Amino acid sequence: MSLQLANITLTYPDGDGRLTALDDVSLDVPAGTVTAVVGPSGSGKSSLLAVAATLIAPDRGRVVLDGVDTGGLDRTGLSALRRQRIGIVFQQPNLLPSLTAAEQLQVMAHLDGRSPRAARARALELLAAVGLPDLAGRRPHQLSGGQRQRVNIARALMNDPTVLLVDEPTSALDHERGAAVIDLITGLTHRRATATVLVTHDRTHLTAVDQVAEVHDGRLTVPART
Ligand SMILES: Nc1ncnc2c1ncn2[C@@H]1O[C@H](COP(=O)(O)OP(=O)(O)OP(=O)(O)O)[C@@H](O)[C@H]1O
Repeated sequence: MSLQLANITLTYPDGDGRLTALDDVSLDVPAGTVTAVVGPSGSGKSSLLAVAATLIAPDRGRVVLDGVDTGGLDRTGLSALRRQRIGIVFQQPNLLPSLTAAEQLQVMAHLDGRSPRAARARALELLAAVGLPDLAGRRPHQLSGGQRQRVNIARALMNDPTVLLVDEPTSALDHERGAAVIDLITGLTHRRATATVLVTHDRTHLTAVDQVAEVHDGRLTVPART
């Protein structure tokens, strides 16, 4: 159970030419570990996450998930893989305003064909795991920013993903709540043995993660930790 990016190059159309967003990027994320990806704005962090999520196909290189080379899959195979193995936490929670916290999660299970009763039980279990055991009946406007982000994280875990991809989860939170969310993500990663990639601007949270990768102009390095 792991995520491997091997020699990924990604370009976008740019006027008459191409802009290189990722330049021969390789990264290994073992199961049960968090890799933080840091770097300046425009350095390629979101592009890396989108490639890892198999939402964008790279020009070159391989994305290998739990030993499966995703380059060999067609669209149907890729969407099944995303549904079954990948959890994505976007920067903004994007919760549906009319649904309760539990229902936000149950919708995911419905898409996956689970019984309503099993989906409800799983939703409640995950809301408890993210520290919201008593707020299952609240709608988004009745939750704080930090609580909404926790619902967002719990939702990404509904399909029991082996890979968890998290984009700037603390950007809307103050320092203390941001640190609590990073602790939550690290704890869940270790307990559930997911291979987690966490894009963040905030270097103050990095002590909690297992590996830090830096991106500059599309090139990734993993500096030795002191
Ligand atoms: N769809 C696109 N078409 C063309 N260029 C793009 C596209 N998406 C991103 N880029 C360019 O690719 C480079 C990397 O962008 P990316 O969004 O991956 O950076 P980032 O590190 O996530 O930035 P930020 O921290 O500001 O979100 C940038 O130069 C950006 O302008």
